[in-house]
Amino acid sequence: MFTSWMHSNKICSYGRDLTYHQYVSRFVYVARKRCWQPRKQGNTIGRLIWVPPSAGELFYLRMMLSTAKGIQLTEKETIHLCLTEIGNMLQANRRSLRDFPSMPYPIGYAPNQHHNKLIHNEMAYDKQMLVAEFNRTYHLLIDEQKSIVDTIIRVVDTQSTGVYFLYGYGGTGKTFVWTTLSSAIRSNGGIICTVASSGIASLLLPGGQTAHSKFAIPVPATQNSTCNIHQDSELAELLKILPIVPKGNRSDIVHATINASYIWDHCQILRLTKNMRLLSSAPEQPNNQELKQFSDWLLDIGDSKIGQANDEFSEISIPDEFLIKDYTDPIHAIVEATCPNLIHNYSNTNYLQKRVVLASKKEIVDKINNYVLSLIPNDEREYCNADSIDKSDELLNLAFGLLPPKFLNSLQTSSIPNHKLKLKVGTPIMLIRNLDQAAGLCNGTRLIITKLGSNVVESEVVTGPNIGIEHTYPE
Ligand SMILES: Nc1ncnc2c1ncn2[C@@H]1O[C@H](COP(=O)(O)OP(=O)(O)OP(=O)(O)O)[C@@H](O)[C@H]1O
Repeated sequence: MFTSWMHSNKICSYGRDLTYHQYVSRFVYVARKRCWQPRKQGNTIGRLIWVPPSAGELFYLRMMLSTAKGIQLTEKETIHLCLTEIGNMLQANRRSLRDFPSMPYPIGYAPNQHHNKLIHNEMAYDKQMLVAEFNRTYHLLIDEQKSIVDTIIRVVDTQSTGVYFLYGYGGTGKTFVWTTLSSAIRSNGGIICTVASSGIASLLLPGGQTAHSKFAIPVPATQNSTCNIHQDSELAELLKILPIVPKGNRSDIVHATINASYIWDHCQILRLTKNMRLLSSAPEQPNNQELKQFSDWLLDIGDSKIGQANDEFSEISIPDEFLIKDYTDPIHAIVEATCPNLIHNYSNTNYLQKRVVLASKKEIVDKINNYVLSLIPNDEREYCNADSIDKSDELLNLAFGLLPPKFLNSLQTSSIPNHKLKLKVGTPIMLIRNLDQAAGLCNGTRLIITKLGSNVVESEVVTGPNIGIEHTYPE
């Protein structure tokens, strides 16, 4: 009964169509109001306490289910469904109900033979789609990429062991190789953990996560930090192939890491050398020699081969074709050169995906943002962040009184957003928190604002593989 409800895509409620996700958020909102009290620490849910729903809430939930889908559930089944939905929300933040001892576990929750949702998810990829993806990418591989993919697939197929490090400059096709390998291994029912160091980079990998989230690495990590993986958790079960040092001290653990291991001597470095990004972005480019020169020039800058380093600074001559020489207002000139005809394209996702202005200081970024905002014709709304101290915070002490909100609101630093945020419908924005990586909402995800409410900003994702409508809720 649960399964059919969970997999339906569209549900009708109160005379109007709701998508599955709209329905679930409504449902979970009601459930959450009473059933859980998450205390947020950054993006992680620190505490989750189970308070059984009241008879009135249960009645309301059951009525919603019956109106929406004609599903009649008992009170017990409704609670289990509610717990399942909370579990799904936690899953989006890479947590599980098992991480919170006070939370009951829904019966019928693990609909798979492993009774572990993480393992189930890792093996639940659409294999037919992966085979098609593998066939597509494998045939595109150039020789050096193919030999790497073949080497690793051979090791996996023969169940032998190997440690490899894939090395290549930007654009040489590392991600392309990982994508091909992932589809090959997952389509055969294997598990492959794809991780990257940042949320936005993890979006490029199929099923990718940040290393911090996958391995529960504390943020910030200190020299004494250990991965926060509990012995009997679902995550431990997923990763149990990794070496465990029972009751090990710091040096035992350091000696168990891969580069302290004898295995490290057998680590093979696989190299990619051809810049596929340049080749694939300008296939019509007749002069390959020119492309090669540009690619070599970029590599030489990266390798510090150009410019004489002097007190950590070096001077690089930038070819004239990349410079804006004729201008009066530099901000206007750089915006015009990067985003020509912005006024007609500011909400065009294809147009925005290919353009970005970078600056080394936040002050300049603010100037550019204000200028771009002034070009967008829609009405402006101003949002202010919360400027009072959370009194429940244990850090509260007299010193806080010395910092008046007016002063705090005037601070502009790279680690916290400005006190006032001006927005218009159609403004391109960038998320600076990892809200929900599974849905592509990461630090660095670019979006376009589609609606401005009093407490809610609705926006559409521009970057990342999951382009679609999302809602962001300011805290
Ligand atoms: N064999 C190939 N055939 C067609 N396109 C390819 C091939 N290899 C790579 N590409 C394309 O070239 C571009 C760069 O590849 P990719 O992103 O995998 O490089 P990368 O080494 O991971 O880059 P970076 O280090 O900057 O992340 C991508 O658009 C990718 O789709």
